[in-house]
This record gives sequence, structure tokens and C-alpha cells, in this order.
Amino acid sequence: MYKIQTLNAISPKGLNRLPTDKYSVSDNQSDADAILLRSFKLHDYPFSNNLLAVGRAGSGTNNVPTVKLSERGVVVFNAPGANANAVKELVIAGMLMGCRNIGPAMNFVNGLKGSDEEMHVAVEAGKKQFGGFELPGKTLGVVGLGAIGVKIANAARSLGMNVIGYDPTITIERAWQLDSDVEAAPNIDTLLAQSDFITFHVPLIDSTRNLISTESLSKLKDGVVLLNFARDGIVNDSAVLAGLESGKVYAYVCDFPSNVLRTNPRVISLPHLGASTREAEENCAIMVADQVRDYLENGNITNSVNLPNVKLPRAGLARISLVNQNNPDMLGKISHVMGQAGINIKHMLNDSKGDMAYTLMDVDSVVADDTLAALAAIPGVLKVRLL
Ligand SMILES: NC(=O)c1ccc[n+]([C@@H]2O[C@H](COP(=O)([O-])OP(=O)(O)OC[C@H]3O[C@@H](n4cnc5c(N)ncnc54)[C@H](O)[C@@H]3O)[C@@H](O)[C@H]2O)c1
Ligand SMILES: O=C(O)[C@H](O)COP(=O)(O)O
Repeated sequence: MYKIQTLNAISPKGLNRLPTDKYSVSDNQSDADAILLRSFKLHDYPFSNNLLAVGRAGSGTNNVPTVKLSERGVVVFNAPGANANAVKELVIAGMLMGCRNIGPAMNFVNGLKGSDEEMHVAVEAGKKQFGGFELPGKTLGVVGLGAIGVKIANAARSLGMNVIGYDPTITIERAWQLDSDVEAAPNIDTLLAQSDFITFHVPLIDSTRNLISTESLSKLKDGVVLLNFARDGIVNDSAVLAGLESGKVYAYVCDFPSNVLRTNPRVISLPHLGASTREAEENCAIMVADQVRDYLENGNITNSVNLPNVKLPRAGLARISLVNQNNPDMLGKISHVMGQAGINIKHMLNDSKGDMAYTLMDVDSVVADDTLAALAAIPGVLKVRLL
């Protein structure tokens, strides 16, 4: 029986992929084999020695201590693209809310008093304060052309916007998905200087902190609408405040409220709602549950952020799975142990990702405990399982 610890509410559609005869799923599990979570901050979590996998039912993994887990040979999965449409829809809504002054206009109406007749008079007299502008012909800058950024760029094109994108590490798959009229910015400064709207869809890492800062503010067009549905810290709140006060920034729409900006009338703050649709929650939960299950039962890895994709159809009597450091001669040492035990390797797949590597072997013999112990004793081997 595999023990699964949930640390956030995970859609039952996903949890149902883990059959009850093989899986015990609970929010109060000791010695879990796997953890499923959303935005729970895992950095100080006491991991059990049994832990094999962490499944983030979502995209961003900055709440997961991936380096620490890699050192323990734990595979970290996420659900790339599974909530991208939900974020795309909210960003399009955010652009419209920003340029049509929907937040201040709603506050104005909520503050009206008197009879309906008096209200109608006040509405007609007051509405001119909230006149806005339209999307077609304006330029949207998309920073980060991954699962979400590409969808937003394409949607904005279909709304008649010009789109400029910046992503120095765009994948071939995403580039194929991108509308051919999306222009590639050679650097972020070009994008900042040309855009009427700028939206961020990058992970929070050192190089993406403060992409909008007091220094970069001067590079923006006057009256720009900024959107941050990526992470707190990518846009600097004090810089936005200065931009709003000077008129450089027309509106700021974000998913990460702060006290500096929350009550500013030109700011729309949402409670981290980007992925909170029924569809996205189900997609993420199903994707991550399937991936974790395939890893626990078959050793196959799909969509891991710290290990390579390795998938091998089952063949043979037994399967050995090894997580190891990406050091020279690891395969030689592994093959040597198998040879010493007189075990012929029927199929073998090995691949690496950064400092980590992964090996799957199918064999036609019974594998004794001392062979597994000899594999585990190879310096650099972090996890060995017989499946
Ligand atoms: N608000 C929400 O609820 C919500 C939902 C999903 C994702 N997110 C956030 O959005 C981020 C992006 O999500 P995604 O699913 O599109 O991820 P993704 O991995 O598919 O795309 C991220 C893209 O950013 C690019 N990138 C990395 N560094 C960059 C840089 N310095 N400049 C420009 N581009 C850079 C990468 O090459 C990649 O193409 C996530 O990491 C997460 O933090 C938020
Ligand atoms: O990175 C993500 O997928 C989002 O920020 C969604 O987070 P959530 O699952 O906590 O809503």
C-alpha cells in the first residue's frame, strides 16, 4: 500500500486515479511515499525517509525545496500547462478591467446613495471619470512564452492586439504553438519600451526578481497597464506605486496582494485566483496523480522538474529504478554490480537533467536484497527500488 500525504485540497478527480486497494490517501499520513500539494510552502517540512515523490498540482514549484529533495533522490513533478487556460482567461479579464477602469467604476457605484432616480443622475454625471481605451491596435508585451504566455499572446492577437514576446529559453514546442505574427523582442528592454500592456509569465527565480523595478520604470511607455499573474516579487510593489503616482503606470492588475498597493484605486488585486477554476484544478490533479502513480508503480518519469523524462514499457521479471547523481562512470558501476550478481540486463534506459540522473533496468532474474544493497552503496546513488 502506497501512502500519499495531501498538503492542500486536491481535486477528487485526481485522487480517484489512485485506487484504494493500492493507495492510502490522507492529509494526515506518517511516512508518506509521496506528497501531493498546491501552494503549501514545503521548505521547512519534515520529510520522511520513505519519501519517493512530490507532485505539485500546478505549475510553479518555488514553494518546493527541489534542491534539498534532489539530494534525497526524491522526484518532484508538476503539471505543466494544466492550468494555463485558466490563467489566460483571468489575464484577458485583467487587461479589460485595467483599461476600462472596472475596479474604480464598481467602487463608485457601490458608494452611491439615494433613490434609483438620484442614482441614475449621479451615474450619468460620474461616468466620464471612468472612460477607458480599447485593446485592438495596442501592443501587449508578454514576458515568458511558456504554457501560459503562449496562450495569452495568441488570444491577444485574436483580439486585434499587436504582441511582442520575450523568452530567451523558449522551447521548440512553445515556439511552434505561437501565432506567427507575435514579434520576438531581442531583449526585455525593447519589450518594456514598446508595450502598452505588459504581462509576466515566468517562474520566480533569481533572474526574474524585480523585472519591474524603480530602475526599469523609466523604460516603460507612459500610461502602461502592468499585469502580474506569475509570482510575488517579479514586479516590485514600491516601483509600481511610484509609477502609479507619476502617471507612468495607468493600472496594475495582480494575483498577489500587498499592503503597499492593495487599497490603491488604480490597483486590482486578486487572491491568487489564476488557477482556481474547476477545470484547472481537475486537470492539475489528474495530471500529477497519474505521473506520481506511474513513478511509484513503474518507475516511469514524466514532467519532473528535477529529473529527466524516462519511460520504458515493462518487460522482464523485475525492474530496478535508480536515482543518482550525474557523475562519470555511474552506468559502469551499476552494470558491474549487476554483472557480479550474474544478472543480465534486458532493457536499460538512462538519462540526466543537470546534476541528476536516472536509470531504469528490466531484468529476467530474481534480484536479491544484497544486489540492491550493493547498488545503493555505489557513491552517488541516492535511491534504489525494485519494482
Ligand atoms: N496566478 C496563478 O495562479 C498561476 C498559475 C499558474 C502559473 N503561475 C506562475 O506562472 C509561471 C509560469 O507558468 P507557465 O505554466 O507558463 O510555466 P512554463 O514553465 O511553461 O513557462 C515559463 C517560461 O518562462 C521562461 N523564462 C524563464 N526565465 C525567463 C526570463 N528571465 N525572461 C523571460 N522568460 C523567461 C521559460 O523559458 C518558459 O518558457 C509559473 O512558474 C508560476 O509561478 C501562476
Ligand atoms: O503555479 C501555479 O500553478 C499557481 O500559482 C497555482 O497555485 P494554486 O494551485 O495554489 O492555485
